[in-house]
Amino acid sequence: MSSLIPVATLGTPRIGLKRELKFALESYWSGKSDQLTLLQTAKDLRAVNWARQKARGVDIIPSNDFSFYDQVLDTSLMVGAIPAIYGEAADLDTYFAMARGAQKGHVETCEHGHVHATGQGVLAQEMTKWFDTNYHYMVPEFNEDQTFKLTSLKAVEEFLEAKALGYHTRPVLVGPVTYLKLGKGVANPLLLIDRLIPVYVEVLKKLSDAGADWVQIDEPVLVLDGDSETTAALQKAYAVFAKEVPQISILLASYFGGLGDNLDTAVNLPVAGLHVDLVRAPEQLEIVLAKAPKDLLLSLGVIDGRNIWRANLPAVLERLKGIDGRGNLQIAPSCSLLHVPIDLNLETALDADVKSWLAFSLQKMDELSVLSKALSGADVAAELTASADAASARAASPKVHDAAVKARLSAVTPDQAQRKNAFAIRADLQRQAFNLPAFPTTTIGSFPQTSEVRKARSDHAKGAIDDAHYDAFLKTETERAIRWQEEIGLDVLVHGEFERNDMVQYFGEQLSGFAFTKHAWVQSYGSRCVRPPVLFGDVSRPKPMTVAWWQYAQSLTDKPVKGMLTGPVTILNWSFVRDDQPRAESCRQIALAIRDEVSDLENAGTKMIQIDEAALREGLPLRRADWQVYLDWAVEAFRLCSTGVSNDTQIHTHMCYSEFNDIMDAVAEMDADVISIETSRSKMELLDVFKSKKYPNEIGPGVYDIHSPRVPEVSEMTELMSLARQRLDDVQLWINPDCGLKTRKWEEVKPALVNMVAAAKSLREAVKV
Ligand SMILES: Nc1nc2c(c(=O)[nH]1)N[C@@H](CNc1ccc(C(=O)N[C@@H](CCC(=O)N[C@@H](CCC(=O)N[C@@H](CCC(=O)O)C(=O)O)C(=O)O)C(=O)O)cc1)CN2
Ligand code: MET
Ligand SMILES: [Zn+2]
Repeated sequence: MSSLIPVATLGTPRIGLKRELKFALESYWSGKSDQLTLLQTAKDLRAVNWARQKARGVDIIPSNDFSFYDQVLDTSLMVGAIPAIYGEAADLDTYFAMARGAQKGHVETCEHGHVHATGQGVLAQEMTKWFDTNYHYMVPEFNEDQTFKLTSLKAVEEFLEAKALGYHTRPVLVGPVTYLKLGKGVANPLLLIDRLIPVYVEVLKKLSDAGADWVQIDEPVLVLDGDSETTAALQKAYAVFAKEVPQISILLASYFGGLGDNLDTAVNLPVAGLHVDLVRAPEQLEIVLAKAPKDLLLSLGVIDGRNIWRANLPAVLERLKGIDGRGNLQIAPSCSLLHVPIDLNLETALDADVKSWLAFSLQKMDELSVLSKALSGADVAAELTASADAASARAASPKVHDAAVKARLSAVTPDQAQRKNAFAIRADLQRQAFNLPAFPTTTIGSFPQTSEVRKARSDHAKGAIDDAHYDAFLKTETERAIRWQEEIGLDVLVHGEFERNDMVQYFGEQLSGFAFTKHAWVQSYGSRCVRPPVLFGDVSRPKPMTVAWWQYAQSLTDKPVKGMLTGPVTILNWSFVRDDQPRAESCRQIALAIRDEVSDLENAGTKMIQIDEAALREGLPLRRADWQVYLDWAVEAFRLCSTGVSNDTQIHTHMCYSEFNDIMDAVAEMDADVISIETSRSKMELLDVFKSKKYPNEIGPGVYDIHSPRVPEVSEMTELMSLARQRLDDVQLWINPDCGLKTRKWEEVKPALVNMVAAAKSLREAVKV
């Protein structure tokens, strides 16, 4: 056995054990606390984070993995890619304006008690999914005359901050090629590489001056299908770094998959180290070992940074046999630990068996320590046995396997995934039945989750208020939402989702086969976090989950109220899922459970049922060769849950952030009667593909960017609708926001939706349909 192999992490969760950063940010944004308080909270969190890693035996600790909002936005500030509308200053408020938009005017209440927004604001930058995760980054925006200059020294400052505390860290940067490839605004952002390289050189030099010897540069584009331009950009950038800053050793990090066709490029770049993901792509170890020059440090990503299962350490060691005698190695999680919760030990209420099968970020560091010791020949027999025992207990547990679920699944027939008639026939029946105006208005489902709503839920969970009180509270909220929607003249109503903590967690809590956590928060974007349910066993639905809420809401009004469900693909993609069976299998199990709910809603009288598939696109594999298999089972799962209804029951679906070009055929095959999508920040560009593919069903392109606190004006929404009308037929179009309104405040939502209804009315007026 070799000498001690160092343990590294590539990045860690930054939100804080108790989400301290979230609360500090939100308090700052709402003007309740000042910038110094926010900066201090952030500094304290970084210190705790470094100390925790040190205590867990991490030898190579990162810095600059912290971010106030997003590491890609940090990079935009670092290189001065700040679009002119945000002004010149690369300060924190500019940063937050880019992240969240800013209302330059103000919101007023008039003498009738109505809320009016005045003044133009600046829009936030576009936000989209980071590779195939539920983490969102801010899309860099470039222009043809784009220049770059060093405008933020955050990386250097955080290195020095760690140094002052006694940690010699390895700073992390988003790589220049990945950064450019994620950007937009010019036809080919990679052409900007020559202008960008000098800024990185400057940063590397400054890091070196500050005392850094290694820098981790993340280039996850290495796991995407390779192309010659990307290869050339990588070769150019890293050659310059090697020449200009030879004193810095670069660890080039690939993650979220195998290097595949980029392998030769990666192992031959003039860098000192290469990180490879051996969880998503264990098979690449052999070839990487064979092809990597002996003096290239290899960082082996052997512990899953994307899921929460405890590793089977003896099995991991078995897979690492090939490294014997190589030297120049490190072991690490497969990717940054940003995507897993922090500490399993906080989960005191979790089923003891399930808990014994899990590892969060800190436990994963422990696992790496044990592996490192085992690899150096130290005696960790007890730890290894415990790990293997947990793995076999999980595999054999009756909590995981349900024969009835497996039997039902194998009895599914193709007609169960097929509507009774084609869309054209259904659409006629539905138009007769609903008699909606042209350009019907609706919302996506949720209304503001106010602090009162959250407090009531938290009080209920603590036992401070009983079931009856909580129920009555939610009913009052729901009734108020229904009344208000009627008052402002929306056509199709929603109950508001006040009873839901999160659209996935809520269902996870009611389905068998899922466990849920109390503190296992993972950052989704900015200050927003989720607690993904843990899918550990075969899934079934013990009883109806949403019917009573729909019934109550519909009892209050004559307008149609949509039934509101989350679809199987989204539940799957936003949960921590089983690694002991294919994802497709888990997805079909969830689909059957949702199918039961759809059927119960229909039997209760629901005529419109929305099944959200917000995460369908993000589940698309990173390699094109794997797309079709995924899309086939994803579409089948959606159809399996949604097609058991009669012709005049209208199935809606909703997708936000979806980049539709790649998945358009699949979206059409889902055959939802109405789809609402996110389009406002991209100025309806998304609709081009709906037009070119002649998408036949109905569509609600979002006209209100719900991720920004700003209130859109009527004219902005009518302009967006006229862009939509250039691409689609009037009969196809609905009017709605981009997504649910749970993250907004009522004082933002109210004027925005009033404006939206006014926009619909003026459109009907103008078009006279
Ligand atoms: N899973 C998921 N992924 C998604 C989305 C989504 O809605 N769900 N939407 C897209 C955008 N991502 C989003 C992610 C999170 C949130 C969001 O609003 N998150 C909330 C938490 C939601 C939640 O689980 N709320 C719980 C817990 C609330 C809470 O913090 N309770 C306090 C106590 C509150 C009190 O006493 O006042 C506590 O537990 O400490 C509830 O309402 O019950 C937040 O970060 O603030 C929105 C969008 C893409 N991915
Ligand atoms: N029905 C859900 C809502 O309105 C859909 C959200 S998609 C992230 O919140
Ligand atoms: Zn959405």
